[in-house]
Amino acid sequence: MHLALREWAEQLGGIYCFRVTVFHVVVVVDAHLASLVLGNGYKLNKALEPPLSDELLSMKGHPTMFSAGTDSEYWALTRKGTAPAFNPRHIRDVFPALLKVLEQIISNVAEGGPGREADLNNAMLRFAMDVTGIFIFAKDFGTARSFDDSSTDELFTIMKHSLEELMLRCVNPARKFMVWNRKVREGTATFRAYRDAMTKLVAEVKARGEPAEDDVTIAAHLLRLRDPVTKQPLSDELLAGEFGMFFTAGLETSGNAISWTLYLLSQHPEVERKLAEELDAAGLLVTPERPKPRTMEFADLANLPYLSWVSKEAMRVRPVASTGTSRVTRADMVLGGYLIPKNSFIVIPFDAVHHFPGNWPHQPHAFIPERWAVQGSELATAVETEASRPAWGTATVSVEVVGTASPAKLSLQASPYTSPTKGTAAAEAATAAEAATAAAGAAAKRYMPFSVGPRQCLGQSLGRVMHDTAVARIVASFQLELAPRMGGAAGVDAAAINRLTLQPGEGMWMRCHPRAAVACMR
Ligand code: HEM
Repeated sequence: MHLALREWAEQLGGIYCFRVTVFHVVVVVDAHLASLVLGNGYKLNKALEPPLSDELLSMKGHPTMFSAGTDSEYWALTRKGTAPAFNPRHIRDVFPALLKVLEQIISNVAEGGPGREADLNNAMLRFAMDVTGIFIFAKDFGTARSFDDSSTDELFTIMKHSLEELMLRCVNPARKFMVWNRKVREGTATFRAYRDAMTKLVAEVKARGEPAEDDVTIAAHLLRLRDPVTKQPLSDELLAGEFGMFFTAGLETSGNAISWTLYLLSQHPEVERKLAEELDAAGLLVTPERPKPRTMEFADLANLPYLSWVSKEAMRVRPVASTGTSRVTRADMVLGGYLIPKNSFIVIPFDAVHHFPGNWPHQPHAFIPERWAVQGSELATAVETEASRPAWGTATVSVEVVGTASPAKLSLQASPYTSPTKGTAAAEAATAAEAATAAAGAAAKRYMPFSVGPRQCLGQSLGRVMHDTAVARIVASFQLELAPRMGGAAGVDAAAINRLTLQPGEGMWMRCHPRAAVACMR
């Protein structure tokens, strides 16, 4: 799907549309327009995510922070109430625990001896699960202790199957009604199992008593909130929904983002070598002469510029939220001179935004960490403003989208967006609103792996620290080589699937060569 959205943008320009049954979907890829749609000016509500995520997470039909309206009291309460948990001080405090989980993983990978093949996707999901568990609930799930330990894997498996089912329901919204289908019934049961697991976690956290004043976990922040209607603490149902939401939002995204970065490094040995050199200069690289380098510190992350370029570029080339996010228009809205009527769905596919030549005129498809050496690279700069305006192409393409592991197929036909403003009173008011919003808004972003605007990722500071630390420690310990069973880059691309996040379909098997035994770098 994300590739179709990308391809269409290349053919049709920075704004185009298609129809899914009765829904009129406008796709916005142009960085300026996308920033306007997502920005603080309009504060639009999400369009497609709420019913979908609520099916998995919601208890008694109540939304979670992820699905609640941007104009709702509940969203403001939960977002503001939990944001302090992501204070860099708190992330620094959890850093030693994060390193400990990583050391466990590195030792598991190394155990098999030089060149052992390991599924780094499985390993990184386990890392993300244990770290988010500690950060959200002060609970170490211990899934990193072994890569296949059924005693720790129950929730891990439930989460995986739930997201798989959720994606199938996204491709085919009627699927949930197909109760005669055993797989659908199993999917519904998995959702229930996930909610039950979250309910159990609420009971476990509550059994610890009132959170202490210095308890900065997300769970503690949630326990301290008061329901905007009843003024009582959030009910167990609301808490379980939020626990599940934070867990889902933090785990798959982080684990898969790290996996894609490690994959890209395995495909670009010259980038891996430069990163290793930076780590070496900082005394963090394992070498035959220095088998036990100094312990990485939180402060190191601010002093490894090449690592941060690699991270940004990897999340540009393979944003895990590849199909992006969506918004619904509350009123007629003018975007790039085109009228978008009230109640339209606007989709912002991050992968397409990151590859659109109008936004990234210089080799948009290439993996070039050095492009981040220029300050402000995430902005659609003035020079590129003109180039990034929609091209208003005329081609129409039809792409068949096949839900992975599913019989569901979705045929779509996209065309350029052709609703120019007509000079009606509503259109004129909307044009004025667009101009005012553009003038007041922050500079347009062309880089948005965590989205932008009021609904941007709340946990991105933690996500980035997990990502950068894992990449640094893995590269400091091993030289990476994609295992032959992956079938090279073509095999990896063919197997990649979207289960809400873009993920390697068949794991990410790598030959991990311990640097302690590698005499010279590639
Ligand atoms: C590499 C890691 C991550 C990526 C790429 C990522 C990406 C995203 C994206 C694209 C959104 C949707 C924004 C929108 O709809 O406009 C989002 C929302 C969110 N993320 Fe993340 N995320 C990551 C890690 C995390 C972590 C570690 C947490 C917390 C433990 C987290 C918590 C959230 C929450 C709570 C929201 C909903 C915010 C709201 O609706 O107001 N994320 N994330």
